[in-house]
Amino acid sequence: MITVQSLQHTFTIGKKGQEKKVEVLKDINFRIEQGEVVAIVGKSGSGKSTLLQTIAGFMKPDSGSIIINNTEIAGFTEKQSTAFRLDHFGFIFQNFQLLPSQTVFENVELPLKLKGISPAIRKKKVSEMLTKVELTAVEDHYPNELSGGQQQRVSIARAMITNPPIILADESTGSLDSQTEKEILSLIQQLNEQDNITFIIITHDEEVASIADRKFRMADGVLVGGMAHVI
Ligand SMILES: Nc1ncnc2c1ncn2[C@@H]1O[C@H](COP(=O)(O)OP(=O)(O)OP(=O)(O)O)[C@@H](O)[C@H]1O
Repeated sequence: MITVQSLQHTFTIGKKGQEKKVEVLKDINFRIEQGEVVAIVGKSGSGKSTLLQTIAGFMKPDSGSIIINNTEIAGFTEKQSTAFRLDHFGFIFQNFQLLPSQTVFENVELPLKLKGISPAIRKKKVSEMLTKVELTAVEDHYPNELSGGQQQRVSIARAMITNPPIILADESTGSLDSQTEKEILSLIQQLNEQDNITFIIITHDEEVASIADRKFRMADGVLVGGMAHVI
């Protein structure tokens, strides 16, 4: 479960002497239950990515509370955030962010290496995951030898390989054609149903938002409209 309370963050932008303060997160409150799929929508610059970055611990909010499975993470050090992230989050990005010099197998294996899992267990887990996302036939290929949809499936497999309870996705289907987007969305739904993984998906795309259990809309630093989630 994710509980966010009174989350605030302000950026200072512009040249020295002419700085401007932008209140990107003004007072964000919500609760997300395990296994929910939540879409975050809102205009460009409304603070969606900032919200996701603070939930993931990449960015420290100015104030407020972020509790994930009973752990308060808002005050974590960088080291604590990194360790927590590895156990709790998987990430899916628009441009996939695969390592070009590593094969499909190696890209998916990477988070397990970072966690210090033994080679034998890594091999078993990666093989099972590649079967799940239907990539076994291309496991020795490099990312530039794959289609966009295949690359996205690799990034989903890499996000899922450590069995994180939460997956954060930022415009994860934004660069795919509509047929491939449909396939990726159905894969996300399948993984959500099978493994009860929580998905938080930032999107501009109504089709993506339509697979969500709930839709959060960011505007002027707060969440508005259509949410029975405010605590
Ligand atoms: N590191 C930063 N330093 C200063 N300002 C920032 C920084 N990151 C984001 N901002 C500003 O904060 C605001 C919100 O940015 P954010 O990326 O969270 O919006 P977004 O809703 O995700 O936008 P998009 O849909 O275009 O990705 C913008 O005005 C942006 O210029």
